[in-house]
Amino acid sequence: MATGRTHRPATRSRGIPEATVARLPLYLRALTALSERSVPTVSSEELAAAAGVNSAKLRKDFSYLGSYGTRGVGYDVEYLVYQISRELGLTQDWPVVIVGIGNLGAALANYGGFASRGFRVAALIDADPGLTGKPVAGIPVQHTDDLEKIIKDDRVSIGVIATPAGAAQQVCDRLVAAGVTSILNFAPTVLSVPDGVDVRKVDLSIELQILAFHEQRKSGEESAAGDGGKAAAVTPRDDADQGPDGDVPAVMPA
Ligand SMILES: NC(=O)c1ccc[n+]([C@@H]2O[C@H](COP(=O)([O-])OP(=O)(O)OC[C@H]3O[C@@H](n4cnc5c(N)ncnc54)[C@H](O)[C@@H]3O)[C@@H](O)[C@H]2O)c1
Repeated sequence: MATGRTHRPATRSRGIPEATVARLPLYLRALTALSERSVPTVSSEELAAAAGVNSAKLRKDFSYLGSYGTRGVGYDVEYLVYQISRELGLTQDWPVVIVGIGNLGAALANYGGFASRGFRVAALIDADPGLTGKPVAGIPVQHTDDLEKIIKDDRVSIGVIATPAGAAQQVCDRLVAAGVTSILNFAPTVLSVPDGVDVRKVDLSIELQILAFHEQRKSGEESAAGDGGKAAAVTPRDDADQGPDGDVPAVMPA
């Protein structure tokens, strides 16, 4: 297995920058909420506020999609939902396997938000023979012995890893060898993948640590304000490390 992870260029095919791609799901979430309320059109300012993004950035992002809205009317909500879904590849069904059906894997399997966004949980896989055949979210858990067959039969290209950290690389290698080309990793470890494989990492404890850092800074500012501001040594946040909406993203490139 080659080491190092896939390095995506800052610009994807068809000239859409990676940062814009990362904001598209935020727009889609806001637009879907408007669509559910049967709102026909939305201004860039309203949508930007709903998505938590700056409106100039939003207009620039939509220009990559060829969507400019109508002056005085705004953007057509349904059409934008379609356009963004198409751009994100959500107009097709994506079978997903979850490997490691413990506390987290079972919670993910039970999460209804996958199906409504075009992700079908094709299989749940675990190494514990005691779990084999037991239904989780109505899907019987399958043993890791069958991992390769499941991936091939279901043509799965997206794998979710929710195993302990020590097992994650080996699970990743097997998923990739079987044909998976995108991995969402919840295990607290860095995965090595060959070129052509995308890895995204979710780590809630890192998010909490970042919040703790800001909390600590806030209390430092308060005590500095108490002593006339002399003790404050506040560094400005580095924009280069910020996520799609200006905050550090909860889902990070691995
Ligand atoms: N990213 C986050 O925010 C976040 C949050 C919670 C937990 N986690 C991580 O998610 C992982 C799972 O946590 P959990 O609480 O569900 O643990 P858990 O112990 O409840 O479940 C782990 C499951 O993985 C299975 N497993 C072990 N080795 C395997 C292998 N080689 N192949 C397939 N399955 C295997 C076990 O049988 C078990 O069912 C851990 O790595 C944990 O640190 C991450």
